[in-house]
Amino acid sequence: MKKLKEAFGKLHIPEDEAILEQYEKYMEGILLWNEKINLTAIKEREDFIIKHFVDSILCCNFPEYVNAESVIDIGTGAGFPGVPLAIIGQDKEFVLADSLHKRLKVIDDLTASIGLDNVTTVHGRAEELARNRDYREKFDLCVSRAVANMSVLTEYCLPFVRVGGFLLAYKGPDAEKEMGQAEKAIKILGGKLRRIEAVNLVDFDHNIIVIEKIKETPAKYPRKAGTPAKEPIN
Ligand SMILES: C[S@@+](CC[C@H](N)C(=O)[O-])C[C@H]1O[C@@H](n2cnc3c(N)ncnc32)[C@H](O)[C@@H]1O
Repeated sequence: MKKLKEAFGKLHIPEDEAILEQYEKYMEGILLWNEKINLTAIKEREDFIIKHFVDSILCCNFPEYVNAESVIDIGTGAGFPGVPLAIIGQDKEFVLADSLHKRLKVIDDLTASIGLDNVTTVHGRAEELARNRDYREKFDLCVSRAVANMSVLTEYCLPFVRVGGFLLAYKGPDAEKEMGQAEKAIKILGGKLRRIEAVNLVDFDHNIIVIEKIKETPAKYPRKAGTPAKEPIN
């Protein structure tokens, strides 16, 4: 857990043994389940800590994360970035959504076993969940990593964010280019680009795109399941 402790230091997160233990147990649980079902290609522990834990918590000092009380993670997979953020933000409520049910069952099992009670999972495609009144425009913050390009991702994610809330899209080095292609989608869906923040805490260069929701998403969005990816707004 050395790399995680180093990241905690740089991010000014207190080194709490109980929290570090929750991370460690979550990692061991995922690696064990990974022998049965495909959860992650990353099998080495140091790599796991950097690429899943440190990468997930890079936004933890952003005001958009600090001030959020409710957070949704779209396309969470094996719980990233949602679970690592939920471990350090135990005063916030997290909903982790994915279209693959078996991954969510693993998250349910592991979050219960490490005593993390601020996480619930929901099964479904973003395009359908965003039509549910319990989820539409209900969250202070939406986070998402490695799910779709920015134009498609905006259609998946912005409908969940309340006006005045934010989307944090975890992106690689091509964030600027992706943003250029997504300007129209962001505007149509009620968003506004606030900034692209470079975060290079350890061995990688990542960018987090910060979009504010400035007006309601028109009722026709998101379009039906599959359409955003097939016919991105551009
Ligand atoms: C490459 S994985 C990334 C998982 C995780 N966010 C991470 O960074 O490790 C993409 C995930 O998004 C989910 N996904 C893709 N399209 C989706 C959609 N339209 N609605 C909900 N989940 C979706 C997939 O099932 C998959 O678990």
